Amino acid sequence: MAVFTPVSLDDLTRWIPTFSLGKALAIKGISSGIENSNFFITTERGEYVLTIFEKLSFEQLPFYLELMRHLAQHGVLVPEPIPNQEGAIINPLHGKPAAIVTKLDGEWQPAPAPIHCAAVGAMLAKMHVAAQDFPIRQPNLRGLSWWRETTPVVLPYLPQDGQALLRTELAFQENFASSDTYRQLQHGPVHADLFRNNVMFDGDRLTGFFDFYFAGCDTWLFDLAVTVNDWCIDLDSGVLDMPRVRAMLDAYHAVRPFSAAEQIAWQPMLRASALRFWLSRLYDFYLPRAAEILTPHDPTHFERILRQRVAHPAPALYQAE
Ligand SMILES: Nc1ncnc2c1ncn2[C@@H]1O[C@H](COP(=O)(O)OP(=O)(O)OP(=O)(O)O)[C@@H](O)[C@H]1O
Ligand SMILES: N[C@@H](CCO)C(=O)O
Repeated sequence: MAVFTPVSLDDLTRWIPTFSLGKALAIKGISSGIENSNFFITTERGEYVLTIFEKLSFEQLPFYLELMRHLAQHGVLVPEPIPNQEGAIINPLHGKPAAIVTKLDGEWQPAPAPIHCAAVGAMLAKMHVAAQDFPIRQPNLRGLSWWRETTPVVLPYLPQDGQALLRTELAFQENFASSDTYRQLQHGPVHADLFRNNVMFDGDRLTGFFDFYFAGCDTWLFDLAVTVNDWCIDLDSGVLDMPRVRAMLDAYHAVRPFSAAEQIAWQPMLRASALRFWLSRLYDFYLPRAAEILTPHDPTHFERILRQRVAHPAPALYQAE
C-alpha cells in the first residue's frame, strides 16, 4: 500500500496526449515507495515511471527534476524527465505535481560485491563533476541546521549513553564544520541518499541512480560517506568491508581525484553521514507522521555505525604518492 493518489488507465489516457509518447497501454502502481505515488506506465513509445508528488510542491520540484535532466544530458545514468509538448517536465495530475521519467532496467542490488561498489563509485564521481555547473542551488535540507533542530527533539527518547553519544557527536560536527579543512572541501549538488535501494543494476551493469528527492548542495565527500556507509559494510555489525571500500574509493578517485583536505576530512565525514541517518531514523521512529511511515527503519543500525566510525580510524581515501 503506497499509492496514495490512484491513477486509472482512463485517467492516463486522458492525460498522456499532452506528451509525445503515443497512446497509453497500461499502468501499474508500485507498492514500495513511501514518499510519493509511483506507477510503471507503458505507452506506444515504451515503458516509463510516472510519479505523483504527495508532499513536494511545484516550487520545490524544479531543483530535483532539472538536476536529473541536467545529469542525464551529461551522460550520468539517471531517469530522464520527459517534457510535454510545451517543454514542461512538471505537470499537474489530479491536482498534484506529477512527472514522467524514463524507466531504468534491472533491479536494486541487495548484496553488493566489489564490482558493484566500483561501478557506483565511478558513476558517483562522474555525477559530482557533471553537476558542478547546474545552475539551481538548494542546500541539503538534512544538513547541519537540521541536525541541530532535531537533536533536542529526539534526545528525551534515548537512554543516557545514547544521549551522551548524540550530544558529543553534534558538538564534534559543529566544530568540524567550522574548520579550515571543511572549508576546503569541494561541494555542489549531491544525491545524499544513495543507498543500495536507490541504484539499479542489470546483472553487474549499473543502469542508473534514482530517488533524488533528498538531493541538495553539500560536500562531495559527504555524499561518498553516505554511500560507503551503506554499500561497503557488514549490515549486522556496521563494520566496513575493506574489499568493497577499496573498490568504491579507487573507482571514484580514478574519475575525480581526492584532495589532501578530503583525506583529512574522511573520518569526520563518515561520522557525519552516520549521524544524519541516525537522527532521521530516530525522528521517524519516535515521532512518526500520521500513517506515513509504514515500517520505520531501525535507528540503532546507524547508532552502531556511528560508534564504529568513532572508534576506528577511517581507511585512507587514497595512497599519497
Ligand atoms: N526511474 C525508475 N526506473 C525503474 N524503477 C523505478 C524508477 N523510479 C522508481 N522506480 C521503482 O519504484 C520504487 C519506488 O521509487 P522511489 O524509491 O523513488 O519512491 P519513494 O516514494 O521516494 O520511496 P522511498 O522514499 O521509500 O525510497 C523503487 O524501489 C523502484 O523499484
Ligand atoms: N535511506 C534512508 C531512507 C530515506 O530514503 C534510510 O535508510 O534511513
